Amino acid sequence: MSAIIIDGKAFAAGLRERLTGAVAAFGASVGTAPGLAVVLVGEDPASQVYVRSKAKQTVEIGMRSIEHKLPASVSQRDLEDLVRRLNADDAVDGILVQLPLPPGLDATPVIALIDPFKDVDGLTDASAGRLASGRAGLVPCTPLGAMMLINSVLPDIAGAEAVVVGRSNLVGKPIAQLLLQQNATVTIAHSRTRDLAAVCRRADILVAAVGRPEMLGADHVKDGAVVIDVGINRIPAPDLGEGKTRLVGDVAFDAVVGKARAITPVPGGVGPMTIACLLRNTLTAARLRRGLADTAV
Ligand SMILES: NC(=O)C1=CN([C@@H]2O[C@H](COP(=O)(O)OP(=O)(O)OC[C@H]3O[C@@H](n4cnc5c(N)ncnc54)[C@H](OP(=O)(O)O)[C@@H]3O)[C@@H](O)[C@H]2O)C=CC1
Ligand SMILES: Nc1nc(=O)c2c([nH]1)NC[C@@H]1CN(c3ccc(C(=O)N[C@@H](CCC(=O)O)C(=O)O)cc3)C=[N+]21
Ligand SMILES: [Mg+2]
Repeated sequence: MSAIIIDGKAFAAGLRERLTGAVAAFGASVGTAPGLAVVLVGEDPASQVYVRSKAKQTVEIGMRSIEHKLPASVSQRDLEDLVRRLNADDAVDGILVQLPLPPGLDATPVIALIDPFKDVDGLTDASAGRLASGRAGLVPCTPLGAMMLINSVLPDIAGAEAVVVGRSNLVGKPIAQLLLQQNATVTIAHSRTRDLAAVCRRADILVAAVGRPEMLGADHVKDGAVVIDVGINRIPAPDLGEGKTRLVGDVAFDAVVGKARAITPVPGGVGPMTIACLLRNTLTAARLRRGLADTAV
């Protein structure tokens, strides 16, 4: 059996294309384009790359990008003051504080300050609570993107066995909530799970969100499973030359591709969906704040 390789990059491009039309329609009726504010603290190179890519895609689909770059030496108080100003700024529809913050800064109180109506990362307690109680709200981007890819091969997952490896507030827990909302039977595995391979082998849908390069292999995958690899791990690649690196997921792709019914690659799987869903959430936030219904794209 040869697996479907789920093309997240193409799916994300299609989503951005549909968003472009919806953003233009929003601008025509409201008189201004949705605005996304991204706060980057410090000089972490990976974070700089993500933030640049977010800003570029924001502008490409016709939205406004507002970038705030602060030095790693910024005080907790000044960072929190910036979030307060962005909350109060009518030109800002979405606020994203790039994580992780540099050592010495505490992300929890910063996120807690974000106006839930502008919480395009879906990270506030209000957003998490709404998701857990099945009420409409802003859903974290990576989980939203992962679900879109699952539904692209499995439109109806009612009754399916889903196993999510990882229980972070950013990824694992909200993916589990979304799977449950669609009536899957959901197991959440983590570092204290006994016999992880046996648990994973039950899965019709296996989601890896661990942060350990290629940790899940053929032993963890049932024949015909749909495998969603959220992991983004940069590892040394001496075969490409001295000091070179490559991106790999949490799944050993080559070992699993022969067993799975469908699988997301890394790169080109869930990653591109994360940014596309951030843009979607920004449009949603701009609409919700004005009492308009969520967009259908
Ligand atoms: N594609 C994208 O857009 C995004 C990708 N990512 C990637 O997803 C991955 C996960 O990110 P995130 O959730 O933030 O990571 P965290 O480090 O916050 O969480 C990792 C989870 O994996 C669990 N875990 C760690 N080791 C094991 C193990 N040996 N066996 C079973 N479970 C284990 C941990 O368990 P415990 O709770 O018990 O410690 C924890 O719940 C990373 O590779 C990250 O880079 C993240 C965000 C966006
Ligand atoms: N507040 C906050 N929200 C986030 O959503 C958030 C964050 N902080 N901090 C970091 C993580 C990570 N993350 C990714 C986004 C896009 C790709 C992505 O586009 N990846 C490409 C490859 C990119 C490359 O080549 O480096 C791919 O998988 O194909 C990956 C990872 C968002 N995160
Ligand atoms: Mg990916």
